[in-house]
Amino acid sequence: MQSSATLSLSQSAAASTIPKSNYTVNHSLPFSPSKPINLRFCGLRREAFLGFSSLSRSQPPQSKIRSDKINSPISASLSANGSAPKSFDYDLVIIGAGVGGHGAALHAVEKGLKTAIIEGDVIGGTCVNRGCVPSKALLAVSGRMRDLQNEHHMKALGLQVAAAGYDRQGVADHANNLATKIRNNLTNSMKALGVDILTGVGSILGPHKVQYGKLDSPGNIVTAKDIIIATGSVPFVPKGIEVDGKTVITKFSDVYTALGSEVTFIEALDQLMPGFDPEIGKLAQRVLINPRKIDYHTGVFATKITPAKNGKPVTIELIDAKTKEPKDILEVDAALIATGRAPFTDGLGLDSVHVERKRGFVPVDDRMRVLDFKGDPVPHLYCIGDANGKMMLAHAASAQGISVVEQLTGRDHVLNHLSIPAACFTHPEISMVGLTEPQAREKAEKEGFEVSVAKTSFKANTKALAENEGEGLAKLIYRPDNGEILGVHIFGLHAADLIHEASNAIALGTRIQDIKLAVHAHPTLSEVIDELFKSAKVKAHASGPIVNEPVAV
Ligand SMILES: Cc1cc2nc3c(=O)[nH]c(=O)nc-3n(C[C@H](O)[C@H](O)[C@H](O)COP(=O)(O)OP(=O)(O)OC[C@H]3O[C@@H](n4cnc5c(N)ncnc54)[C@H](O)[C@@H]3O)c2cc1C
Repeated sequence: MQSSATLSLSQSAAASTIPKSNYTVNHSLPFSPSKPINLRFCGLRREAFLGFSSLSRSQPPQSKIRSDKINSPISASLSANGSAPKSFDYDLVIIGAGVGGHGAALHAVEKGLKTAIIEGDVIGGTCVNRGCVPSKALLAVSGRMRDLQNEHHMKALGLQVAAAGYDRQGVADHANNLATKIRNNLTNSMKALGVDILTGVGSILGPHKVQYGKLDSPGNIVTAKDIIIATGSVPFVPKGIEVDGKTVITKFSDVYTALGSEVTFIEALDQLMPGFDPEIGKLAQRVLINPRKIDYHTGVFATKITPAKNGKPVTIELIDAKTKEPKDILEVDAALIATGRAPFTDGLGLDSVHVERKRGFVPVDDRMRVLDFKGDPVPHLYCIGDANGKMMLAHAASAQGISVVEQLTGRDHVLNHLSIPAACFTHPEISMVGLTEPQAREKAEKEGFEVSVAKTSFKANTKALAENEGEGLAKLIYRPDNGEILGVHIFGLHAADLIHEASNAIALGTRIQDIKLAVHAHPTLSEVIDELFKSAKVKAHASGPIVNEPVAV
């Protein structure tokens, strides 16, 4: 048996200590995959395996600095504040080439802006190199393992499996190869479309001016009409926790149970998955955690974690989150710190434009304009993605970048963050968009409108039943008077894909009475959403007749 402990999100109350902007990429495994760690825990023999690729920001960049592309001054054609155009090297300079910076850069060149992106590490940032992409590669593997090892599931489908095993190095290669492939795709797409990639650590020297290069000798200066900060985030590690990268790590957790580890969750709040709608969170806890014999401690803080050393296990000291009394000391093979992310904004030169960070985040308004210490927008300076803390998700970073470029090219665009979906890639998945039921009821009370809730189970869905995956619930929170969607929450097979019908509807302002007229293919999981909207009792009528034109096939 393998054991590990996961510290989850809400134990991140303390102020963060952000590492300095040092970069180096290590694509090797942080431990020997062929040697599981064997330790004793409460009289049981356990072993643990950890992590797949790691990036540490502990050394200065070694990369060669490219400055050959920046010596052709252009005349900035767009002037947001009506002032006379000046001559700049670029229309737009972006600091940070994660998903946010990349999305903004591609959109900018498509819109005709001369654009450069400064990156101190590798292209792709957290999402591509150590976040969304490798974690989903691992989840694809662990999901299949979970199915193959689930005798009831296999029997229900009439399948017999003699033995299921995995090759650790093969799994690690799958994750690393996928990250490399996506990183190359992003790099090639930027080069092909004419984004200048400037290598080095960037910081702001003053209005319209950015320097970049090696951390200790930045050297190169570029000017730009507009600047976007897209420097992302790093793992937040609470005080008292020593991360050794081997037995105490800061990576994804969900694969471990499927690949054989015993997992214990440690959570400061009273419920697991606190960000989700409480009803969905409880259901997910019942389905995901209890039958899989995952242990959890809620209402406790881990005050000290000591890595394994000299044959001794990792120790985790717990105190009661309310009384602060010592509660327990856990001994495990490995601890995974999942206490949230801290913005990566040190050394950005924000003082030069009179900006004060808030808990490390760059303050922005709803147009992603950076705010100075008085709360006024700093002209021509924007911040997107994890660094502004509005919504720390890859697609939110990219949507914010696109929104900024839309504004720079003449469209007054404000991104509706309530239309941005979020997903948790458990098995089955959890997804949500808009408000939770308690949030919706609070808003309704303040603004004086009525709230209704509709629900549909996956139990009657043909496609889900064919897959033997009938466990699941979809929940719609809405205004019965006018059919406005306030929130949609899904727990079930492919919930992360199913949420988009609702998020599009919220983004476009479509009302439930109109969605009810849409047709869904049979048999599909989308019929769960069809049924969900159809079961809502809306008093308003559809906005107009839908005319189905005959289509030649
Ligand atoms: C394990 C894990 C799984 C995740 N899974 C998902 C998921 O499934 N879906 C999802 O939506 N989100 C997921 N996320 C979150 C997602 O990765 C982030 O929200 C997203 O990467 C933020 O994008 P960004 O562009 O703001 O920053 P980042 O991706 O962090 O990119 C910032 C870039 O800026 C560079 N940089 C920083 N400072 C400087 C500087 N001064 N000069 C030059 N370059 C600099 C960095 O090197 C980096 O390349 C996950 C995160 C983790 C850790």
